[in-house]
Parts: sequence; C-alpha cells; structure tokens
Amino acid sequence: MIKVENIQKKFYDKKSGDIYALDDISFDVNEGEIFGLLGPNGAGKTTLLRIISTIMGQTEGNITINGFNSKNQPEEVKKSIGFLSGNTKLYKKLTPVETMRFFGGFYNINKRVMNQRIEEILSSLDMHEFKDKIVEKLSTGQVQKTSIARCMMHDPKIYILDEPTLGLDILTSRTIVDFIKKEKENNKTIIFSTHYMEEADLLCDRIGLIHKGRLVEIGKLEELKEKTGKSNIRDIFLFYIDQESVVL
Ligand SMILES: Nc1ncnc2c1ncn2[C@@H]1O[C@H](COP(=O)(O)OP(=O)(O)OP(=O)(O)O)[C@@H](O)[C@H]1O
Repeated sequence: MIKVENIQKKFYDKKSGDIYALDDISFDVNEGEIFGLLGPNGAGKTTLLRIISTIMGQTEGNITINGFNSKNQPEEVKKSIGFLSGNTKLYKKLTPVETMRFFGGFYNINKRVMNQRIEEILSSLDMHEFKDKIVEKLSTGQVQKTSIARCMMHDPKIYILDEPTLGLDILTSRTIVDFIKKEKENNKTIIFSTHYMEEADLLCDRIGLIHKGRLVEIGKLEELKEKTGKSNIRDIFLFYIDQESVVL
C-alpha cells in the first residue's frame, strides 16, 4: 500500500551547510497495517511523513502510495491519504462542523454523504459537545480532534499521522487511539509517528526506528524483543539509539 524506496532528503542551511535529514530510507507498509515510526527529536520523522504525503519533495528515491507515484501523481496520492501534520492550520472563525464541510467540499462529496460522514466522525471522535463552537475557542484536544476530523472527510484508504496524541490528556488520547484501532478494523492503512512508547506498543503491527535520518531497525515488537533480548519497547528503543542523544 505504501512503498518507500531509498529516500534521501538534503536541506541546505547557510550556517551548517548541507543537512542530510534522511539517508537511504526504504520500507513497505501493507494494506490494513499500523506502522509506527519511532525516533528521538530531530531523527527525521516529520520530514519523512511530509515527503510521503507529497507536502515536501525528496532529494532522491521513490514513493508509491496506493499504486500512485508521489512525484508524478501527487493529486491521486492526496486523494488516497489523510495527512495530520503537527502544524495543520484550521480557520479560527469556523466551527468543527463548518471545518469538515469546508474540507469535504474539496472532494466533491454529495450533500447526503457529507452529512452522514460528519455525523459518523462527530460520534467516532466524541465531538458533539463542541461541534458548533468556533475553533479559536476550543481546547488543544478539541482542536486536535477537529484536525483529525478534517483529514477523515474523504474517507481515505491511508492515514499519515504525525504525533497524533502529542500533548493531549489521557481521555483525548484514548479517543484518538480508539479511532486508529477502528480505522484498522476498516482495513485502513496507518503510518504514524510518536514519542509515546506505550502507544506504539499498544497500536503498532510493526515499528520502524529512525535515528539521525537512518532507519536503524524495522520489525514486529516480538521480533525486536527477541533480537535485542529486551522485554519492553522503551529498552528496545534505547538499545538501538545512543542513550545520550535521546530527548524524549
Ligand atoms: N526546512 C528545513 N531546513 C533545514 N533543516 C531542516 C528543515 N526541516 C528539518 N530540518 C532538519 O532535519 C532534521 C530532521 O527534522 P525532523 O523535523 O524531520 O525530525 P523529527 O524526527 O520529526 O523531530 P521531532 O521529534 O523533534 O519532531 C533535523 O536535523 C532538522 O533540524
């Protein structure tokens, strides 16, 4: 469903010169799979997810999503994915329902399906209480739910979620974790990044560990436990990544 081949991303910075944010990253994510991307600050997770989502171009390499090439067929890729980015911007004066209607409008969804979809999403993300409040009056968690709702409107086959539960309380996180689980039951493919080890443990079919722009390990949690002799995901993470450089 997602095929990432030999992705390299080079940034140029006046002070530091060339920065290799991603170096020869390759992996596949299968249909119906939840794939978790773990790594310390600055590892390259956001850059990779932005490239997969066609928001940013790669320096080298190829990405195929739902059969479409991300460079040559970005519009088809965009229709196939729901991308939640850390800096998703919402219109402050719109309510969650208006936001969903607005973004749903980009996908030529008819009125009946649109209304049905809005109702489903409001229930699934537990948004009824604040659905008619304008975004600027919402809490952090409510804004995050609205951002997720926005990227669900076209019922994408694939979700790409950059730190979906970052900074959220336990109840809001649980709603989002439940949404991810439910979408998997619907055979959706999900790739997400997180700093929360327990969340990765709970949700992921497979995990990719990224460090300094390189994919240092990939596999099922059970396989990684066996390989490293460690009993939990936190120790596995630290096994692969130099403890001194980890800022969790
Ligand atoms: N536009 C840019 N110009 C120059 N360097 C960049 C740019 N965007 C990212 N980088 C660099 O690329 C590297 C990877 O950054 P990225 O944001 O992808 O990491 P991350 O794993 O998402 O980190 P975090 O967990 O802190 O969000 C970092 O060294 C960062 O400073």
